[in-house]
Amino acid sequence: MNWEPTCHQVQQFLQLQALLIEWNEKVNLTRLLKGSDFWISHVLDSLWPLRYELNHFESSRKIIDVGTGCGFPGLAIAIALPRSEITLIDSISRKTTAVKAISQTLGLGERVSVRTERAEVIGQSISFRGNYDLAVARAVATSPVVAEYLIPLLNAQGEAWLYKGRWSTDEQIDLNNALKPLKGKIKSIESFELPEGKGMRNIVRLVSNEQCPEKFPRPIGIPAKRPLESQMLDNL
Ligand SMILES: C[S@@+](CC[C@H](N)C(=O)[O-])C[C@H]1O[C@@H](n2cnc3c(N)ncnc32)[C@H](O)[C@@H]1O
Repeated sequence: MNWEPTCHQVQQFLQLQALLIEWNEKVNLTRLLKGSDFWISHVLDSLWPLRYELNHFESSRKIIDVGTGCGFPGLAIAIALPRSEITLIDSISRKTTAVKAISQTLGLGERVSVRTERAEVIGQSISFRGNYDLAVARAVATSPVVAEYLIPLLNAQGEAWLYKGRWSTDEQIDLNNALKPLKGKIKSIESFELPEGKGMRNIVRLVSNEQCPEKFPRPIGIPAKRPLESQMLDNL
């Protein structure tokens, strides 16, 4: 990535790996913790979309990782961008308990806050809605569902990043249909091939055209049960 982390950042990544291995024995978090599984499939996969900005002066940014699971991409971003303020949310408390303890042991407690909550609830809370420069999600749900979780969290200049493995024309059509009622649009789609045959990755960057209507995100479970792209088809 043409990025040289500081010694402190390297230490933090090494400590993150050790802590995840330790916590994984107590609560099942992720299989990918040894060697290149950790460094490529988690750390590099989390950070490659930031590769153009990692070497430049970083302005402080408010970032939220929705469905953080064992802490990716959020914890990797928190280490790589030391001026950022990051919120990590997940609905499963055993995961958030582990991620909170890990972030505190890493010395990130002042910049990283962890919440056990559903994305649908966070998106309707005045403490979170419209508050973020960057909202990210990796492997949480289909693109139309994730767009409904992330777009309401963005401020006027904010971007939502959907970390995707495969990307298809059909998924893009579904996402574009879902973005119409959310008042969002695709800003760019970028691909990257992970080394050691770990596969292609895509980042889909979204922005808002205008304020997201208050009815989104819809109540718990509805975005996944009745995704916006199928609503559009129902209305045809
Ligand atoms: C497959 S894991 C991915 C975790 C992590 N982002 C990663 O890439 O390693 C998906 C996570 O999203 C969380 N999740 C799914 N739907 C959610 C929702 N509506 N609100 C909050 N968390 C959610 C799940 O609890 C789970 O931990």
